[in-house]
Amino acid sequence: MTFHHGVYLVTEPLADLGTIVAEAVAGGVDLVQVRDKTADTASLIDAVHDLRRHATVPIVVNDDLDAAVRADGIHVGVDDLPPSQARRVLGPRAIVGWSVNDPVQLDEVEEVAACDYVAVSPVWATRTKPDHQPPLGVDGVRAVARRTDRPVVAIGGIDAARAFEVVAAGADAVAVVTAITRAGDPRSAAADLVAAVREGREQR
Ligand SMILES: Cc1ncc(COP(=O)(O)OP(=O)(O)O)c(N)n1
Ligand SMILES: Cc1nc(C(=O)O)sc1CCOP(=O)(O)O
Ligand SMILES: [Mg+2]
Repeated sequence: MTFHHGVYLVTEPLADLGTIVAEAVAGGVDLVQVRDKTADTASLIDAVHDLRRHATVPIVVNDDLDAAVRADGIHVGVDDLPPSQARRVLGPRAIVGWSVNDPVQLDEVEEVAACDYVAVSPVWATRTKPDHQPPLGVDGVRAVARRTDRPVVAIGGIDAARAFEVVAAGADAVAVVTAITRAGDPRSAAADLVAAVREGREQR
């Protein structure tokens, strides 16, 4: 298991998604998650295949193990299948990520060991996921990073300034939706996030 990513784009269903993803990757995004809560397995697989034409970086799928088999991995949360089960199906080379909405989840050692990263979810409130759990804040990022040897991804309400803050607090990477998908210039938004992550690491 290796995880050497810094800026992680989680997609939303948009007509020009391929162009946005291509621009984001050109700007430095190094991992993409296909997330569409209304899509069926076949549509998710189509989306993965389509994005492969736009992105040379790994592509993981949210929630759907059958679609993830055709991608580079999966992201699961507490209401999805457990990471250990995803790992058994997808094998050691797949990327498996797990949402941590409460640091107490880190006591589930088998699940943590099955992950390539844990996502502190959410750090800040966000309208992108209306059903999100209570925000954990920068202190939550720090607490999770101290308690796990897994790479920590921060998600929820993150822009470049906040990316610096969470990485300085111990996150290894940031995951964003709207900071890139709704930016006027997704390439430049991605590059700003990459720079903020680098500066956050230098601050530690
Ligand atoms: C990188 C990343 N972090 C957290 C989530 C949220 O997963 P989950 O809690 O399962 O919620 P849904 O995305 O399925 O609504 C994520 N997808 N990606
Ligand atoms: C996909 C997702 N999961 C979250 C969680 O808290 O589990 S927050 C989120 C969306 C983050 O979107 P934005 O970067 O636009 O705030
Ligand atoms: Mg989920």
